[in-house]
Amino acid sequence: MASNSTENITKEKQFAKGISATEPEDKEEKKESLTGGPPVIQRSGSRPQLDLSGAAIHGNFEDRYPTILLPNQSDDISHLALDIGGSLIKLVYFSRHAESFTDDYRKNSLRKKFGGTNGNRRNYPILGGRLHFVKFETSKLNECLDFISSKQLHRGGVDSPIWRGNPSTENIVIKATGGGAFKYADVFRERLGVSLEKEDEMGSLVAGANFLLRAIRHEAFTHMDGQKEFIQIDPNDLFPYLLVNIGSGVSIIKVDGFGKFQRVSGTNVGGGTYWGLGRLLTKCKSFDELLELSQKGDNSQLDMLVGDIYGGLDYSKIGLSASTIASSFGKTISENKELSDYRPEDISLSLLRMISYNIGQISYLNALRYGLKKIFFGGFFIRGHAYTMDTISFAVHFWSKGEAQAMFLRHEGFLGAVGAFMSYEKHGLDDLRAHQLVERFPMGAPYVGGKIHGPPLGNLNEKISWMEKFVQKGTAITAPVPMAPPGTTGMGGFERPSARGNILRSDASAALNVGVLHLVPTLEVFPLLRDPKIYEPNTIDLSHSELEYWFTVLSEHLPDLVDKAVASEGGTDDAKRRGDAFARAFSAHLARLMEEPAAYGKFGLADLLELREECLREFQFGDAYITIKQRENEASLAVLPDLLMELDGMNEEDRLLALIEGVLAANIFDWGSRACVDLYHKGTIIEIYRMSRKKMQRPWRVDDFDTFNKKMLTDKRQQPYKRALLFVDNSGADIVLGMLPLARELLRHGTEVVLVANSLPALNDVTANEIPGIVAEAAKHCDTLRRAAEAGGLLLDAMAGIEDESKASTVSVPLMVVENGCGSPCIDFRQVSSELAEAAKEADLIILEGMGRALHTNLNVRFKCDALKLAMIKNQRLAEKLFGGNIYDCICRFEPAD
Ligand SMILES: Nc1ncnc2c1ncn2[C@@H]1O[C@H](COP(=O)(O)OP(=O)(O)O)[C@@H](O)[C@H]1O
Ligand SMILES: CC(C)(COP(=O)(O)O)[C@@H](O)C(=O)NCCC(=O)O
Ligand SMILES: [Mn+2]
Repeated sequence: MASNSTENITKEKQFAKGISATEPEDKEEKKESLTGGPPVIQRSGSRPQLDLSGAAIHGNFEDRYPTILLPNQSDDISHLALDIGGSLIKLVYFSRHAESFTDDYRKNSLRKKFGGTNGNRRNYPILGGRLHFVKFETSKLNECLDFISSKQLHRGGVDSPIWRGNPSTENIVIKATGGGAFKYADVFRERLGVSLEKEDEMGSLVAGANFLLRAIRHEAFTHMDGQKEFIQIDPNDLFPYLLVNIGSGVSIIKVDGFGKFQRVSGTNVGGGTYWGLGRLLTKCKSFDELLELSQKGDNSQLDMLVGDIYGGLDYSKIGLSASTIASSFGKTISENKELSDYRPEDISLSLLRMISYNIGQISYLNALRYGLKKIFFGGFFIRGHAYTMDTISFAVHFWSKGEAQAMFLRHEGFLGAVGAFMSYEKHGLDDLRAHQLVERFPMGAPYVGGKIHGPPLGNLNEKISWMEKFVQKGTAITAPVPMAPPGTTGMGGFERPSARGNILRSDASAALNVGVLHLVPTLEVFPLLRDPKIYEPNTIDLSHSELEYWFTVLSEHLPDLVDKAVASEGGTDDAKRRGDAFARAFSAHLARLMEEPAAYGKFGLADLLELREECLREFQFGDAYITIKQRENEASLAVLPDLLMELDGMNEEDRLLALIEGVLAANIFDWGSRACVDLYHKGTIIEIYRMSRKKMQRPWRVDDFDTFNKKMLTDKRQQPYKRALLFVDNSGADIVLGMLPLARELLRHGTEVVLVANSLPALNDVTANEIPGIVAEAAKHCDTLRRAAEAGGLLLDAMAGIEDESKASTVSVPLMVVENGCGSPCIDFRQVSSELAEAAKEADLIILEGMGRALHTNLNVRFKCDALKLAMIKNQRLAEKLFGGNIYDCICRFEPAD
């Protein structure tokens, strides 16, 4: 490894840092690549398509965040859109990386092999970056202007490569919708020097809803009796639908297609009514306070129920139970009481119930009027509040006798702002598909005790300081969650919400139930999925009993992970601070999910494992296991020649078995498994590897080796496979002693081999840009690997200095490496890199290795070609649950294409 490995680490760290930030401000230095230092390899997924010719550092090279000037970038795309409503201002803004365009040898040679397509069909480029969602109260317009100004959003963001070249705000036009686009146009001109270009409000709501419903997976959900269920919308079967936007007032819009809609109705009894009347009647100081009060309320103190009129009886003849509300607030007329005699809690609940139910009912009548079955509700009145959604759903369900369905949107109040954003034609965002959008949940704003503390957190240091402040105070940090579900009764009646004493969490900026949307235009659906429409990566449904177990596993693993992460960055005070903040942040996410499993949309184990990696990246840990990975690579490479010699002494059939056994045995090196980490205290890497091999006993828990063997060896004259994609897992023994020798065997059979590895580090997984270094070392001991690696463009000058006759011999089938587009121990085949999608086109064998990729995800997924799934199960519970087996059992599942 020697010389190569050092360079790899440097590269790797830079690589990870380059994309580690989840806020635009957190971006890392780019200077080395621009000043001729080692290339910074970027995740291809977020490669922007700016004109970088003539790019140069603008400012001081010593700056931590040097500005980059792009003289030839003429694009004047704005990055901000606004919806200025009667109650709230909604902002959608875009941030992007000004990444370097340096490239590496591996990518260049791949491009030659597979061509340079990335699947974009547009005649103008769309940019990779992030969409953020933020809101302010309209009465606090100044705060909003300060926020825009501090982040320079009107000029494309503080880090924008464009605006620093042209500091004037003249001619900057920002798309805006809502009445405030008219009312406050002058204020924006005076304060920011920008003009607002007005977009029609209804058109924006519809454009936003159409985009979100088609592009975001699990955007829509139902909410009945406290149960949230995500709905998979078929993008080709969306229209017609009824859109009900509950803002200050309510708009009811019939939507028939893109740009085809009609505002068919509305009501002036809306969100403003609840908040306005509630404020007068209860003296609450904020909307959230009013909503929170309702949780402890009992509406029967003010509402006249059927039972009040019928002497406690149901009016069953027309289907009304005694608890049905006959007249909202009706009870107050027969009592000789003053306003002050009523509890604010009860008033708030009666009001909330009255308004929600009324809107649900009017919506249903309009759906009936136009024969529509789907009703989507948006607007910030809903505020992810369980009781509100249940009441609306109940009204729709009750009056339609179950024929119509109320659905809610996760980006509820941002429809108009998203629509206005979409109207910047040059973004081309309306063309984005679900697989090009990745949602992340960074620690975006400081919350504690359910209250927002200050504006969304800007940079890493602010985030860490905030975490520290509350760590010192010993205050529990939990990200915000919607409230507990209410209790409902049948037949049109509602009981008061089950008051579990939960506080209403703050919905500070974006973090109520939406995250930051990463736009990754180069991601694609894996073309070899047999049925992409029904693809579900997660094997186990986390929403039930499994949830608690996995949360415990991950919480218990946290101290060890923090140790490794801090050590990976030299154990400095800065690393310790970040490590601590990482642990707090990840625990806060876990706590939030424990309280509300659907808080981040549909969430499986793969998402949970990825969230952990994202959190590390958020606190700028580029590669927590780098030292371990290196040490294990070196130890394994040292014994590789002996292993290869041993294998070469065997006959073909024994060798194939030994190779598969070797892959399974070496998969024991998994620093994400508690049991394995405990094991590592008991011996050296090589000792553990030997022990693991010795314990291999067939039949394995799932053992399809014989079928695979038959397919490989039956016809000796024929090449069994043309191209195999090997999805590799861990560093060290796993790749060096397991997957590489298997790759070598396939190459000997004339099969082209593509090693598919992570784009970003995750646990001790090997990454795509680490592999060429490893292969180069291995190739020193093996001609097959050397020639194949050279043919695949992995070795820069493999032939140089090699004197044997093989130099002149025939060209080998190639060994290639592609990145998978992921930074997780699992893989979601709906979102893979374009280079993997391209490589897959000619593949007829897939080998998925490891627990993350072959068991937690994809175990039950079928492919269009033959698939071999290989893993050692390093978790007792999983072994029992999936296979009725035990920890360290092995899985060798072969699934022929037909
Ligand atoms: N923090 C908040 N402050 C004020 N109103 C809020 C808040 N959160 C939710 N709401 C509710 O959302 C409504 C505004 O919804 P929104 O969709 O933003 O409409 P608009 O565009 O009319 O401002 C308010 O009338 C109120 O009922
Ligand atoms: C994160 C992992 C999926 C990685 O496994 P791999 O894909 O490397 O085989 C696995 O280590 C895991 O599920 N760990 C948590 C369970 C445990 O500690 O037992
Ligand atoms: Mn792994």
